[in-house]
Amino acid sequence: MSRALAPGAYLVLDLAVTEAAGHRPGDVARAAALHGVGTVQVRAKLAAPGAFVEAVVEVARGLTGTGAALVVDDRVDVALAARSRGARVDGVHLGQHDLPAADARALLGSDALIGLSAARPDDVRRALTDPAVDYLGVGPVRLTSTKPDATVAVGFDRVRDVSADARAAGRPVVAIGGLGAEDAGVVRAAGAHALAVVSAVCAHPDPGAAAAALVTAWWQPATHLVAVAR
Ligand SMILES: Cc1ncc(COP(=O)(O)OP(=O)(O)O)c(N)n1
Ligand SMILES: Cc1ncsc1CCOP(=O)(O)O
Ligand SMILES: [Mg+2]
Repeated sequence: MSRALAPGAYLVLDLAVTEAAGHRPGDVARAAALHGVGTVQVRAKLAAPGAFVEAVVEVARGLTGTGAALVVDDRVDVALAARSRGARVDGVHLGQHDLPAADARALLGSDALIGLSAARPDDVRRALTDPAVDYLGVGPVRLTSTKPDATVAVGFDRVRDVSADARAAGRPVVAIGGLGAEDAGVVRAAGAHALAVVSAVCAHPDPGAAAAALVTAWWQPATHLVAVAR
């Protein structure tokens, strides 16, 4: 059985964004986890495979003793290679064009944490009936330069609709794309289980403080919220 996805703040640690801000991936991951981020995903769209594996190993080292889960974006082979170097890697986050979740499950094991991006109705339906998928990533909620291939923003309404269907199917939803601590209340009220960010933490001069702000905002009582989505 997979480990449960932690509710609240989810960090997508993008290597390029992190390094451009002058941070070390292991330090950012550790600071975020020590401030309450429950899941760290390593994303490296431009890195060579070897550098991607090294970054995952470094992040795993940074997460030692924190209890945060570590997942790898897209690449099951990178996750397996990092494991074979002794890193604790919990799973992968797959896109619609990556290895099918069932194959990832077969390779990573029954206790692996496997996420799948799904926002379009057909993709959501497939994801929710796929027993290999533990959670859904829904986005981009807003257009963002961190995801330049996405040309349509799904918006908070979609987060709410997918979250309702996913809840009925017993799967958590992670909202992502153009989000920050100021969105935590709306994302949570829309029914999402977690809120994922890249820039809000990785590009921040103080990633630990940014992660802490995200965690605090998520768990803040929602009494001030007037309306959510519709
Ligand atoms: C939590 C989470 N949700 C969605 C995504 C996007 O994944 P994908 O569609 O594979 O796009 P890339 O991140 O690979 O550009 C994600 N990474 N994490
Ligand atoms: C990986 C990904 N998937 C959808 S949007 C996105 C990037 C989110 O980055 P940011 O939090 O900087 O907008
Ligand atoms: Mg991906």
